[in-house]
Amino acid sequence: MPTSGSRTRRAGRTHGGADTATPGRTPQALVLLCSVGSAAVTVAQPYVLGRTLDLLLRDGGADGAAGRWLLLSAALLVGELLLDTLTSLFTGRCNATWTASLRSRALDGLLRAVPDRARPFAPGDVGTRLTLNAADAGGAPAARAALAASLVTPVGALAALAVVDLWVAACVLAGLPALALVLRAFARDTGASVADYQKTQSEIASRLLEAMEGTATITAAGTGARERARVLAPLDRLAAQGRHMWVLHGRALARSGVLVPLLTLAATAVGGLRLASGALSVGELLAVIRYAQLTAGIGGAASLLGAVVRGREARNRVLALARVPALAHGTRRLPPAGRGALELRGVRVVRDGRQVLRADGVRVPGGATVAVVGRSGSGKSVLAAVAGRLLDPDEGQVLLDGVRLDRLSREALRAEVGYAFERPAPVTGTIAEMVAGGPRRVSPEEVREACRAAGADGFVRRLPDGYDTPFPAAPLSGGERQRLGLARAFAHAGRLLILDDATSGLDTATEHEVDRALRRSVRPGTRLVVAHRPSVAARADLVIWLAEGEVRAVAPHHELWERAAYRAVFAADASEDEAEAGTGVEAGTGEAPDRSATRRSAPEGVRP
Ligand SMILES: Nc1ncnc2c1ncn2[C@@H]1O[C@H](COP(=O)(O)OP(=O)(O)OP(=O)(O)O)[C@@H](O)[C@H]1O
Repeated sequence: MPTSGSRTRRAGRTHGGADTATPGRTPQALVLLCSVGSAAVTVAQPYVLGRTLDLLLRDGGADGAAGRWLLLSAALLVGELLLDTLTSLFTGRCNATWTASLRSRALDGLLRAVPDRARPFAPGDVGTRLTLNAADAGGAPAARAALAASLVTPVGALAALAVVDLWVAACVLAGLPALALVLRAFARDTGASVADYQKTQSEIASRLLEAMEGTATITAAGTGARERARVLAPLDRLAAQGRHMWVLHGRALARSGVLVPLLTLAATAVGGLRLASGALSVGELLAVIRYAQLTAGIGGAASLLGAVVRGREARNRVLALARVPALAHGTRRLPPAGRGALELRGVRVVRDGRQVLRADGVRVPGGATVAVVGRSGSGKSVLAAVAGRLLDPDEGQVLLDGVRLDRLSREALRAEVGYAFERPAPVTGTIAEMVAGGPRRVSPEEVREACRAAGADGFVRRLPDGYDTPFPAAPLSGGERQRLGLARAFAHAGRLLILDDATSGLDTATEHEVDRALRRSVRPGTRLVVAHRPSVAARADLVIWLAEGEVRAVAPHHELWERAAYRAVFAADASEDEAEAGTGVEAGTGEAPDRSATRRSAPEGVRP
């Protein structure tokens, strides 16, 4: 039989790391044990107190028996106090470990997910799920244990009541179905309203985060008041949902609040009659009244039931993040001598029923630099994501040096295929750590070398703490951050390096320098560069030209430049870059630029 320890370890492996291990049943069992112990003591107390009272009334405690029962009463009181303290302690621990474990599982799932599949979860929504919802969900196991234990008191009290006096027990039992109905109705109604409430909380958080990301635009446009109204628009709905939850809660408490005193009153009346008839002693009457109260106390389970229902809904929301589909990896490695030849065979990507990429028979020779160009929304980023397996195509295959990317092991894939994006992730740690972070160990000298290649060394050294400056807090421009993202990609460059809009924030002179350094100082391999400027396309060996999600052509820039539709892709940029389109090629590749082609076919409005 597996122990809880082995279960815990297995769960950890399943989710990919020690952090994601579920805490097992131990914390919950401890809460249950202490709560049940406390409930048992509570049930014993009325009997012991009643007995003590009877002994004191009978002989004033002359034979010492009353004294022993008095001591027992005191011991029960201390025991109850101790068990309640332990229950609180273990509940805190149980909540913390479950919350941490759920958060880790969700975060782990999210970080492993196919980025494209995680996109529907807005950042604010993710934040709410990982904070508020995770805390509610983490509290559910202890609440379930406490709920189970809370049944011990009424059931035990009813049994004790039956032992002391059957008539009073029958009277209390007759009233219990009404209390059970109140609880059932509460559990049924509250589930849906809690789910709605949590969803609206997420919506507000998402809108708030969007507004924070766009503060510059909002300030510039003077739309602060409108934005405030947009963020807070769901607040009325949230308030109504909150009120509805409180109404349900209050209704359950009010109904049980009426039923409990009624039951106690009825039990007291029956007990009084039994005392008058001599069937009960004074001490026993005291005990039955207390037992009747404890049995009717089942109505108090409503708040625990509320916590359990809230926790269940919250858990579903948190674990939805852990269930976002992840990429499955194979076990194959790449041929050691390969130079990064890339091939897209019958590739098709469909989103929301629409084809966003079709690329068949696209071949990029190893070591070549290929620019991916096309109008906005033509599928450049989708192609870049498919080429490095950030997502799998719905149809077709991508091969690197003849090996299908989905057959590669994760390590082989990430060691040999690197990316740089428009905005590098704001990772914690110093600039040196940010650049060094990746699939392989990178020495401080290599970090500086990569930064020099990406044109980042100068401004990093000018920072007060240089390479030891914390990256997220560093006072850097967008282009400087982008260069650090490039440096990171250069430091880990494998046989395929994909730059998706990774130089968009650089001025053209810096872009040329980076391009030159990329050719000279970074490990040689195939480069796939998503480009908006004709100069970048002109420097590349090949261009993949995309239009409306389809590969229109794969050819050198100067050949494509003959076609008006291709030139139109750059119409806006061309006037700025036209001059450098030639010089860039000369400087970057050493190949003669096809300036005649550029002159011959410059688009309307562009000086040849
Ligand atoms: N997960 C997705 N769900 C729905 N549509 C998507 C998804 N991913 C991409 N698309 C759509 O696919 C099309 C191509 O997107 P892509 O980001 O590749 O364009 P792009 O050429 O890189 O554009 P830009 O130059 O503006 O960055 C767009 O219309 C986009 O809305």
